Amino acid sequence: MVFVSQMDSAHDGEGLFHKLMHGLAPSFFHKEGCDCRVDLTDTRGVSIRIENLNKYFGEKHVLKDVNLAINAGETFCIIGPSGTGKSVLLRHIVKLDRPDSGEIFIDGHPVFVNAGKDTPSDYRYSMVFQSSALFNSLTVGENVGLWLREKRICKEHRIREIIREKLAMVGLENTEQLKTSELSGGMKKRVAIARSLAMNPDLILYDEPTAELDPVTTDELANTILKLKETTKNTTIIVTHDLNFALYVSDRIAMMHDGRIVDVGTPTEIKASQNPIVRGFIYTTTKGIKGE
Ligand SMILES: Nc1ncnc2c1ncn2[C@@H]1O[C@H](COP(=O)(O)OP(=O)(O)OP(=O)(O)O)[C@@H](O)[C@H]1O
Repeated sequence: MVFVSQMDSAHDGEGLFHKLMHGLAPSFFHKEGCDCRVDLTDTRGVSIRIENLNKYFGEKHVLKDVNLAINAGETFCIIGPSGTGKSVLLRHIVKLDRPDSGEIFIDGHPVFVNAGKDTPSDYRYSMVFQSSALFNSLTVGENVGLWLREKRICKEHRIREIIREKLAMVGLENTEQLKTSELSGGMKKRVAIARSLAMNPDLILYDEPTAELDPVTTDELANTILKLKETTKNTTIIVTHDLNFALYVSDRIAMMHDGRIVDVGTPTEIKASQNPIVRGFIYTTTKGIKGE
């Protein structure tokens, strides 16, 4: 299993970044004489099945018997008010947290209780945390190529190609030389996505991608994620409390409330949901659905 992480916010700092960036499984290296030591062309979406997941922090029961299935290649949003356990659930999917009971299966293989006996086959996953948290001392291109260079995944000419390719995928052509510190919040977010795409992850996770973005930049980001759906085969999970964003980019949405999944459906189904918690979320938290 390979975790290509975006550095978390400043309080997590370099320690977490390096911890997460060094998870490359030995079996992942292959083929002498290639431009890359890792086959970056074999991206696939992975399926995820969460069964009866429970998590306590002290006395606090944060995840309550969570059951959820996410299909390979799906763009799946988890929505809900603050403090309902969305981020904690995301952290379990990437094994940053361990459940008190329950299991998560990746492509049918358990990742916790029976891991080791029947571990998931190698797959790459990447998380874009709430803060874009780029290295301000580096250029845009250096940020995107950081992991590939640090792990010496590819030869330098291939790394440069990948940087150009990934920046183009997020609509940032010819920005390699820009100083990261001079970018707008929306551009930083897109550089963070390009960096997470550098390893062609099979699974990409976003934690509150629209936080701190204005409505116009949020729309741009939504279009970037939609465009990526056409060009990548990976599975995408997005945690957000921005309902309109979720309705726009998702194949399916799960509504989380008080540690439980209370509804799952396509955007059309969620809009029409009669679940009182979903209806309450639509009409109070977000002041209605955009354009309606
Ligand atoms: N490491 C931790 N230790 C103790 N409590 C925690 C920890 N992480 C999360 N919690 C608690 O778990 C609950 C769920 O937190 P979580 O961050 O998942 O909420 P969320 O739905 O993502 O909210 P938000 O939208 O505000 O990010 C909160 O009450 C939070 O305080």
